[in-house]
Amino acid sequence: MSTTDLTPTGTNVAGDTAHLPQITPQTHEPRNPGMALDLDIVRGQQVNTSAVERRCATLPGRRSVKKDHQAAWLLKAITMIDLTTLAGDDTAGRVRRLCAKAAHPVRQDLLDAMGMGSQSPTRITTGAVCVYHDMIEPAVAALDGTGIPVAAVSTGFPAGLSPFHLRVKEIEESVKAGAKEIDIVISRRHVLSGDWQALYDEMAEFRATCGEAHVKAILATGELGSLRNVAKASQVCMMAGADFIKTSTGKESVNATLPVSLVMIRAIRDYYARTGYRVGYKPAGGISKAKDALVYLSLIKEELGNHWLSNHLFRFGASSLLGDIERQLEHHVTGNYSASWRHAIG
Ligand SMILES: O=C[C@H](O)COP(=O)(O)O
Repeated sequence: MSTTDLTPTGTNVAGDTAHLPQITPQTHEPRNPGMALDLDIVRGQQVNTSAVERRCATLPGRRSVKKDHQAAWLLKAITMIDLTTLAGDDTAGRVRRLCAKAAHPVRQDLLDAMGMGSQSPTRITTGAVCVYHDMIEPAVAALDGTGIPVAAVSTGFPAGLSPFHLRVKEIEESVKAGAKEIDIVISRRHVLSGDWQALYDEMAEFRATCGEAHVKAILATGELGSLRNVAKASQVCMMAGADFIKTSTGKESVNATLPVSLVMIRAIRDYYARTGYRVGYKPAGGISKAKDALVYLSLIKEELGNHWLSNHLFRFGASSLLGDIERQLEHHVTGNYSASWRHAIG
């Protein structure tokens, strides 16, 4: 593969003749300013669960891209990863290793073989590195000069049950420490009790506290009870100014799924149709295989279009996906699969 293969000439992930993904980042989106809470829209959200499940069941089987096209899509997927470590035993050393991997996510010999080496105008890095507050400082230092932002999980992640003023304070501290993206967790109880005003107010204050830092609203969809609640919570968070809506913390018993993704993606589509603002999407938790990443990208392309195939509007929250993608790229280049330990992350 050469960089020219990344120009719009080939078969794409949806199997038609439209464009291959562009690695070069698109220009920044205008931020979603939010809008007043519109309860008619929120209460009017409907989800046909069996139709959603039918649509999602057919996706993995019928979407496939091969050879150079697959490698191009996988390189693109790397640029959309929030490379994550959220463990109680995180250390500065582990975070520095993760950051080194974020800056150089694919072995040089593999990039060279794909025509994406040092001569290429395109540099492949992950979209961000995602850590807990205490790991922001080593991450910011390790990523200095790379252009890769640090994302911090916040607001009492993962449960979001600490006192409200401390959740707000945590955002302030993380922004001060250098996080450019803040992944907040919503109060699930506001969704489960249908208190949309409380959810809106909380989200609006989190967004205001983030200032210039972009805010991703983690819905923890596995704890919201129904797809209809997922649709409603998505709308409320976007109305309150979320830059991204994100499925999960990775700590719930059910994390990112295709049905939840379809519901959230369609909420984003509705919001764009209504307001003209594009909100980003971040599935997170349990996405660890390259082939799953391709299915997610095909869903985005079909439901939202090429514009969303940019790391300004789409991220994977994942700790081990990059290792599998690198393994598949090695197979693409050499014809052999290596052991997964050869592509260790962090
Ligand atoms: O937001 C990211 C998730 O916590 C990562 O989850 P994972 O370890 O299942 O990839």
